[in-house]
Parts: sequence; C-alpha cells; structure tokens
Amino acid sequence: MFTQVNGTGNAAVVVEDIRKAYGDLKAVDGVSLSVTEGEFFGILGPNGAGKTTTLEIIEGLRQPDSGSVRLLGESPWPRRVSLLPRIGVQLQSSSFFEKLTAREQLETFASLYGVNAVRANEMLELVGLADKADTREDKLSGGQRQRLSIACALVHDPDVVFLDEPTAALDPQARRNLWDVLRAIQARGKTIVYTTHYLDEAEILCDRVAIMDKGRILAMDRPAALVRGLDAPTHVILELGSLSVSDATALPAAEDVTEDELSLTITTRRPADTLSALADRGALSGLQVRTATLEDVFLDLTGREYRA
Ligand SMILES: Nc1ncnc2c1ncn2[C@@H]1O[C@H](COP(=O)(O)OP(=O)(O)OP(=O)(O)O)[C@@H](O)[C@H]1O
Repeated sequence: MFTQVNGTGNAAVVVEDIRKAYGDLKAVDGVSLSVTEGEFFGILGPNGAGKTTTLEIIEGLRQPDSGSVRLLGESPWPRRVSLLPRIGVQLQSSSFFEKLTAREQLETFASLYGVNAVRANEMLELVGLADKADTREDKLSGGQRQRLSIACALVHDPDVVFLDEPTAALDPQARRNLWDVLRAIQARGKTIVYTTHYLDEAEILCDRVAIMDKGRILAMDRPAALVRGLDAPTHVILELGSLSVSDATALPAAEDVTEDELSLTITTRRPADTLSALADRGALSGLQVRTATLEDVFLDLTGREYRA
C-alpha cells in the first residue's frame, strides 16, 4: 500500500512532478520528493521559492495544475476527510478562537477532533506553555503563540505534521526553544515536514532537506551530504601571534594562510592533518573551525549569495 523508499521504511509523502502557476509565474515548477515515516524533512529556500505552495498542495489545501501527491497512501485532493485526523497542519498565519485562554484553545481543537480534553494539558507541557495555560492567546508573546499553534496542530496526535515557517519572526532564544519542541515531536515518532528560510536551522534539525529556488528543487539530501558534496575547504582560525604566517604555510595540508588584526586563518581541505600538527606544536590558542554550510551549497547551486 505504501511505496518503499530506499528500503528504510514506508513513505509518508510521495510527490511526483507537481506544478502550479499563477498566470505567467511558475510558483511550483515540477517538484518531486518523498518523505519517509518518522523523518524530519525540510523544504528550504528564499522568499517566493515556492515552499508554501508546495506544502499546501501536499496538505490538500491547494490543487496542483498537474502532478500527483500521495499522503499516507491517499490522494489529499479533493479534500479527503479520512486523512484529517492523521495530519496536523500549522499555517504561516495561525488563527485562534477569540478571547480563549491557551488551554481553552487546545480543548476546543481537541473537542473538534473528538479527542479527550486531557490532551490539552499534555500539549501545553510539550510546547513549554504549562505556565501560560490560563493566559488569553492575545496576551501571549509571538513565540508563545507559535508554540500554541503547533500544539493545536498536534492535539489530535496526527502521524504527519506540517509546519510552515514555524520559527519565522522569533527571537534567537524563542527559536531555540522551538527547536526543542520540534525534536520532542520527532522523538514521538511523528513525520515532520516543515518549511524554513533559515538554512542554519535546517542543517541542525532536519534528516533531509530539499533546497528550492524559483519553483524547483535544486538539491535534496541529508544536510551533511550536501555540504560534503561541495568539497569546500575548512577554515582553521587561530588567535593572532599563535603561529607565524610562514610556519602556518608549512603545516600539512595548508592551502592558504591569511592574517588580519585579530586572527590567522588557515584554509585546508584536510583539517584533521592540519589540526593534529597544530596540536603537536601546542598552537591551538583561540581555535575556531569553520566548515562549509548549506548557504555555501545554495551559492554553489545558484551562483547567488543566499538571502532569506
Ligand atoms: N495565490 C497566489 N496568487 C498569485 N501568486 C501567488 C499566490 N500564492 C503564491 N504566489 C506567488 O508564488 C510564488 C511562490 O510563493 P510561495 O508562498 O509558495 O513561496 P515561499 O517559498 O513559501 O515564500 P515565503 O517564504 O515568502 O512564504 C511567489 O512569487 C508568490 O508571490
């Protein structure tokens, strides 16, 4: 009934060649992907890349012009009621019931799904809002409201959770708190499909990512595999004065050495060799190591600097 993906498990989502145009604009231009059950899958890309449109087509909220989607083995379009209890959807702009507290919002969603209201408290715990249970939604901070909307998407214990830019517009601390929530959701065995324009975040959270630009997927793999595939050099940065430029240049695998008023930077493609030689010399003071990131992958794929 489900399609096997690389023999690792069942496919929760299978998308084949979906397209959606708005007039002349090809918002989604031939996207194919599959997501395995239990996987944390990220759809990444700058504003306007087509992430939301892709997600909404998978969720069954939008009809593609062509192509096919299987969600938990079923076609989500036209709207399929049997799928609704099995999927949780958090939209970019979440709407709540007016004048209800956080707990009441969740209890209302729970009752719509015929779920025991006890789940409301569990969800408040999961998203770290237990102490805000009796606070009205319009009195919550932006980050707390995001977490409440995720709790609402989860209250009926769906198998697949869709989150559209859940960490957008959050301050760094709130983003990190939400990462813990997302990890906790995955630890419960849920499949997560989420969009973000934060490449650094996706690199940390996702099992696999699809990098989108202008309606197309440019690359899809584990973040580490995408970065490794670049064969980009590592920068080993030391405190100024820990080593002379000529000594640094003579280190094994050192390709380039530069100095500025604060630090000495050694460029290498074999960081282990360079670092062990530095350790032998006791010259590791102020050590920082910078490897390539998904932003470098985006630059490599598009020839443009990544701008969220
Ligand atoms: N209903 C619509 N009518 C016309 N154009 C649309 C509509 N929805 C989206 N678009 C356009 O399609 C393109 C893709 O939009 P989409 O929202 O899918 O991108 P996105 O990657 O999610 O961007 P963002 O991060 O800004 O949400 C954009 O150029 C957008 O302006």
